[in-house]
Amino acid sequence: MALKIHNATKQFGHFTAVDGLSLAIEENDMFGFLGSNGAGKTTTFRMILGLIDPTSGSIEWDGKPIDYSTSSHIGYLPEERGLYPKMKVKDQIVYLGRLRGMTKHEASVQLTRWLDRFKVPEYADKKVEELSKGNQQKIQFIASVIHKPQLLILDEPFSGLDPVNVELLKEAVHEIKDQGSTIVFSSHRMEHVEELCQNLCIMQKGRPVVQGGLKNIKRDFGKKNISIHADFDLSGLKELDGVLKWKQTAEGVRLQVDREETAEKVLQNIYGKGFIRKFELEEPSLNDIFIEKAGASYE
Ligand SMILES: Nc1ncnc2c1ncn2[C@@H]1O[C@H](COP(=O)(O)OP(=O)(O)OP(=O)(O)O)[C@@H](O)[C@H]1O
Repeated sequence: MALKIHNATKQFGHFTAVDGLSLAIEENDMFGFLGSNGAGKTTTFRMILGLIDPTSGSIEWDGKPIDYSTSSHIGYLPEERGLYPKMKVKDQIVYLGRLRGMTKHEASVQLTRWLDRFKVPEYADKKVEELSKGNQQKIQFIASVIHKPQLLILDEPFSGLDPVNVELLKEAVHEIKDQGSTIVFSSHRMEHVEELCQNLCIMQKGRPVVQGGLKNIKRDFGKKNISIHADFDLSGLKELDGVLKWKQTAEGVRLQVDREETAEKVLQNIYGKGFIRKFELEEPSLNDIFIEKAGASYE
């Protein structure tokens, strides 16, 4: 069951938030939907969910337009978290599960499983407002997956979580994928996207500026990084043809070069000048690509 977006545009008055977006997300993919602030990610998610209509274009899930009758197959973790603060976790999740077609018993069993999984079984009887922001986020995540959705949309799922909880959530997302769901998520943390996604799209001002498989995107970018640790001055490399960026690091320098062959020139240039502890040619990071294509850094 694939998600297909055909030439979707969303205008708010005269402002175009999403501009002719076409995307095909295959069944069981873990797809990264990236872009700088205001690029149109949440607007796209809201269109996918049928919360707002595209001004033009269409969105299909499993070959059909998405409407509320199919929404029980969809899970959504919104960027603006929306749990009822005064309600107990148990009551809230069971209520949301029932809205999505589960029995009370099924929803309770799933809630217990998830709370155990997140190592917080005692939260069932707590009010949401009694939990920290990060722990509320775990509950919100449970709310979005309790009914085992076929399509799961996660808007910034890792924001506000400590590294231990980020790992717990990543494992949970993997498990949901392994059970067959299709997952689309946005994140400003490029390293999470690199770790989790095979396919992605980078949006800028409502338009996709990069899309495809992560490996191909890196290969097509062309530029490479070189990490050098050495005991002598490497500042002369700034002037070498083909060296695009030069950055001092704790143990040496990191260069961005225009292509692989330039790495050879760099090595020839420093060979014999002193002790080289490390010389490594690296793929560009997704952050490098993001900065160049979307014009901003999240590091
Ligand atoms: N209901 C609305 N009315 C008017 N403008 C809107 C509305 N919703 C979104 N926008 C505008 O559309 C643009 C895209 O917003 P959107 O929330 O989709 O961005 P985003 O990529 O999710 O950004 P962020 O990373 O900051 O969450 C923004 O300029 C935003 O101000």
